[in-house]
Amino acid sequence: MVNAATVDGTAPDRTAPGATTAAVVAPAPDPGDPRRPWRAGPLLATFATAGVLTSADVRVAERLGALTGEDDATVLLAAALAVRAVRAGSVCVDLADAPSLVAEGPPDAPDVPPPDVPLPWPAHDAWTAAVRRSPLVADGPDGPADRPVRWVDGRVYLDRYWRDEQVVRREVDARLGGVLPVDDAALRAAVAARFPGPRDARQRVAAATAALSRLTVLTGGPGTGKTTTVARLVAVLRDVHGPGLRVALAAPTGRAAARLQEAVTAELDRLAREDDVRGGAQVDEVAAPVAAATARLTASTVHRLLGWRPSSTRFAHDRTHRLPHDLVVLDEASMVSLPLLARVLDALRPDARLVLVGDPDQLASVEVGAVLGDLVARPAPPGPLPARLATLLPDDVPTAPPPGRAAGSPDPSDVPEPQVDHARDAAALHAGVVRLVVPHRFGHDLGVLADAVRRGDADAALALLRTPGAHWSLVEPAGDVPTDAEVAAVRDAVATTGARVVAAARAGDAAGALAALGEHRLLLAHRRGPAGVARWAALAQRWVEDATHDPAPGAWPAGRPLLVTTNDRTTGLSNGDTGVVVADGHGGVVAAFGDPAAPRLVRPHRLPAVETVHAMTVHRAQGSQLTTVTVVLPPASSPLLTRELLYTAITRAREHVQVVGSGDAVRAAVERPVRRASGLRFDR
Ligand SMILES: Nc1ncnc2c1ncn2[C@@H]1O[C@H](COP(=O)(O)OP(=O)(O)OP(=O)(O)O)[C@@H](O)[C@H]1O
Repeated sequence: MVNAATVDGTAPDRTAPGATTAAVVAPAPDPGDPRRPWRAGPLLATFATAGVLTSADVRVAERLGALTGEDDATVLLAAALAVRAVRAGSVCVDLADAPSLVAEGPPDAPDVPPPDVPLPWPAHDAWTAAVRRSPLVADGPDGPADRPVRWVDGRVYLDRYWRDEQVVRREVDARLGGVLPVDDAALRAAVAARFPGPRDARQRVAAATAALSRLTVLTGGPGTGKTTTVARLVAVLRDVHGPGLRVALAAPTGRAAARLQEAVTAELDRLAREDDVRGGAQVDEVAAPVAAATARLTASTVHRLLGWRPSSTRFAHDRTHRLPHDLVVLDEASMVSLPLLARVLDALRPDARLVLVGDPDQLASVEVGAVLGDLVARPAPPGPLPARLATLLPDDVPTAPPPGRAAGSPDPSDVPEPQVDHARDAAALHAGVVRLVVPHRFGHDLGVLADAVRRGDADAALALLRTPGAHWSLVEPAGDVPTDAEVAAVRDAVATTGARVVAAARAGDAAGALAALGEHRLLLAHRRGPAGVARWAALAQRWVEDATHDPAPGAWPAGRPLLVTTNDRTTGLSNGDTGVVVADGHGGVVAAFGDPAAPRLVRPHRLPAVETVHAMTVHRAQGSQLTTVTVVLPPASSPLLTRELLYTAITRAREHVQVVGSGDAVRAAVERPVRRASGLRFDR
C-alpha cells in the first residue's frame, strides 16, 4: 500500500510553501531505475519510479510547464496526475483523492501491483494554492481560456477535457430546458397503438419523452426492451410527424450498429405486418409510414455518422455543419466517451431529438469518461418534462409513491419491488432519464442476482450465489489458483460446448456450429496472469482437444472459434464479431459468422485480422449474450475487480452464470464501483 508522505526537503524542486513537513522521508529515486524519466526533477522521478506516473505523463507535464514558464514541481505533479487520470478513463483528478486512487495501482497495467513505497505527497492546501495561481492553470470555470490545465473546485483537468465536459453540460441542460410542441391526442393514440400492453408503461413513457424532449436517456438492464422501444418510438414519431422524419441510428462499434439495425428493422417489419393484418384505416394511417421507415433506416458507427476523415482531426459534421437528422438514436451509450458525446452534441441541430440508449451499470467506455452513468446520476434541475408526461400518460409515469399504491406494495408490472425505485425514477425524469424495469428476455432469477450486484448489496449477491439454483453457481477455490477438481464444472462446460462446435463444424453445419458457439463463453477480467485470458484460453483449448480426441492440424481447423479484431467494410465484419471455421463440404473450409439462422460465410483468405477465442475479457464480451457464461474472478486485491465488471459478466448470460472466485473476490467486486472522476455530477 502507498503511504502519504511529504517530500524530502533536500529536493531542489521549487515546491509550494508549506508543502514540505517531512513526516516520512521518501526514498531517493534510484538514478539507474529504467522507469525514471531522463532528466526529470526528483519529485516527478519519485512518482515515476514508484510506477505511479509513466515517462509520458512526466514528459507532457514538463513540456506544459516549459511552455508556460512553470517550474513548481508540485504543479507539474498535478498536471502529470491529470494526464494519468485520462489514461485511467477519468476526465480529471481530484487532488484530495489522488493518494487513494494511486494506491489502487497503475490504471492501464492491472497485472502490475500498486507501489509499495511511501510517496512524498505535497500538503493539500499548499498544493491547491500553488496549482490555482500557476501560469499553467486556469483557475475555475471563468479562468483564462488559453491555459492547458484547469482547476475547478479541487478537480484538475487537461483543459480540452474540461471543455468537452462543458459542451455536454451546456447542451444537455439546454435540451432539457423546454418541451417540444406536440399534438397530445395524436401522440397519445400513437403511443397506445405501439405499446398496447399493461406491462409497457415505462416504454410508453420513453416514447412520449422522445416526442416531447430533445434529450431522452433510455436505460435498463439486458432484455428490458430498450431496442424494441427504439424501434417503436421511431414508429410513434413517424406516426405523429409523418414519414419524412429523418432518423439516424448509431452505435460506438460497427458490431453494435449492425445489431441495432437488424433488431430495429425486424421490429418495424413486425409492426407493419401486424398493421397489415389489422387492415382497414390503420394500414393507411400507420403501416405505410412504418414501412417507409423500414426501407430507409440504417445504422452506422458514431464516427461514420459524424463523418470521420482519416486525414483530419475534425469530423465533417460539427457546430458549423450540422447533421440533417430530426432524431438521432445512439445505442450502447455506456461505451461512448465524453469527447465523442461532445462531438455528437456539437453536430446536432438544436431542435433535433437525441435518444441515448444503454445500461449505465455496465463497464464504461475504454476511453475517457463514464458519461451515460454521469447523465443518469446527475442531479437535474427541475424541468417541465415530468409534469407534461403526467398530463399525457397519467397512469404510466413513475411517481413516488406510485399512484394508488402505498410505498412497498406490489408493482403492477410484476417486477420484484427492490428493483424498482419509483421515487428515484420519478426524479430522473427531470433529466430525461427513463429506466425500463420489466425483464422480457433475461431469466427472472438471474435478474435478481444482477440487481443485487447493481445495488452494491454484497451480502445479498453472495447469499444468492452460495445457494446454487438453475441460474447460477459459485465455485470458491481454496487458494488463489483453482485446482483441477475445483474447475471440473468449468471444464465440463467448455469441453461439452467445444465438442459440439467441432462436431457441427466438421459436418459442415455452419448454423449448428454457430448455435453451439453461443452456448457458453469463458470470461475473465485480466489478459495475463493466473486468472488471465491467455492461461484460461490455453486450458480451454486443451480441454476441447481432449474432448474431441483429435487436435486438428493447420491454421484453419474446422471448429476453431474466431474473434474478429478489426472492422472490415469488404466482408461486413466488425471488431468483436465471433465466428467459427466450418468444413465447406468440398475438402476446404469457410468461416461462419453472425446469426445461426442466416450465417455469413467468408473464405479464410478474405478474413480481416482474427484471433482464436476460447476465452475473452469481460470488456470484449460487452454487447454479446450467451446461453451460459463462466466468469473467473481474479483475487480480491485486483484493481480490475469492480461492480461494473461483475454486473457486465453476469448480464452476458441468458440462462446460467457460473462464477469462479473466492467470497472475498465477489464481495470486493460488488463493493467497488468504478471510480471515474468527472465534474458532470457536480454543479460546475
Ligand atoms: N413490451 C414488450 N412486450 C413483450 N415483449 C417485449 C416487449 N419489449 C421487448 N420485448 C421482447 O423482449 C426481448 C428483449 O427486448 P430487447 O432486445 O428490445 O431488449 P434490450 O433491452 O434491448 O436487450 P439488450 O440489452 O440485450 O440489447 C425481445 O424478445 C423483445 O421482443
